[in-house]
Amino acid sequence: AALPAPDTAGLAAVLKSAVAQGAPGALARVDDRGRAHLVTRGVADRATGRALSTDDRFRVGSVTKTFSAVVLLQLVDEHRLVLDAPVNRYLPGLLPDDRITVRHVLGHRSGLYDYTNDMFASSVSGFEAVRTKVFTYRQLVALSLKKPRTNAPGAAYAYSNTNFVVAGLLIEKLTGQSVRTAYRNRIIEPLKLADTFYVHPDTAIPGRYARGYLTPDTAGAPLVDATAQTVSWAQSAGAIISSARDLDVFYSALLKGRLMSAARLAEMERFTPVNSTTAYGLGLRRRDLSCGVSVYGHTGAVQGYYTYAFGTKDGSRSLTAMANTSNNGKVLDTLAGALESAFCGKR
Ligand SMILES: CC1(C)S[C@@H]2[C@H](NC(=O)CCCC[C@H](NC(=O)C[NH3+])C(=O)[O-])C(=O)N2[C@H]1C(=O)[O-]
Repeated sequence: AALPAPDTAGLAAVLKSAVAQGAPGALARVDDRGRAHLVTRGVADRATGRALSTDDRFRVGSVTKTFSAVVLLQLVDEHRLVLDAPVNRYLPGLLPDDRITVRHVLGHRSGLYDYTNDMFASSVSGFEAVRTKVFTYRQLVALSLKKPRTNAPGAAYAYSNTNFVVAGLLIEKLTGQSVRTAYRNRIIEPLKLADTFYVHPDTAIPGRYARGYLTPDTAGAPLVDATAQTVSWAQSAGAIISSARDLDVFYSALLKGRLMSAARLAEMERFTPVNSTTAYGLGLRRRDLSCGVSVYGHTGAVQGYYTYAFGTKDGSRSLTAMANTSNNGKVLDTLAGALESAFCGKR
């Protein structure tokens, strides 16, 4: 059944609320069978007052996880990786349990502890301690292995950045290239994503971008400009830079089956329930909306930026929404309303 038209007035209301709740700016871009609907609110830069534009680049956080999953699923198509093989077959001795498979890692069912729980327990000081740091993947895995696993391999869903750091190690081992090269050769160049970059460990965002502002834990404390950071604490789990247009193109192409075989896309879309309205596949979230439409994509939370990037199953409509703040649960929840406006239309 055809979707109702995107509710651009509803999108504007969502962005207005997000700004009222503390985001300096917010944007939404709906790509509906090639027709773009653009809505913005507030500023890209608090110092200059420059208005936020849907052309501005930004850090996408865990939307990066879908890019990493795409590369690994392409390697499965190329018979260079087996999803149900132990990670240790490809990276001997990396993990303390040979039962942890590649599929467990991509579906957040490995039980590997998420080291960011400790790293960012105190939001601003935790961020300041790592914002210029450069970690190796193995240093991050070692941080995780200091803590007990959260579950037996495959026994439960437990979101963990560690899983997609392991994904980065797998990409580099199996392709013999950096993740930067793998993203560029396999996704960015084929889809002509002109605003999408992996610049780790560089701290600058290329070209024109929105500045990102971290909300402190202490109510009323001033926002912290978090724009410049290595994002080395995340890398293949969260360090991609992109734009609303490029993420709309990426998820539409993925969901239209342009990035991997139909069999592999079906594997990516085998979902484990997370709660009553969301489920997780392989580097891909499914969100079930109030109007009965399910959308597929990923969310992102990196210091200074919240992102929602989702599309319909057939890829005919995609939405990217972004607010340039983080550590603000009200804004994160409000921004989810953009999905309802984009895919369910006027209420
Ligand atoms: C599950 C999420 C929301 S969190 C996960 C990942 N981001 C992180 O793990 C970073 C967490 C610290 C970010 C920081 N928060 C704190 O410091 C809190 N003390 C802030 O808000 O700037 C990402 O991105 N994912 C989102 C996802 O996948 O949707």
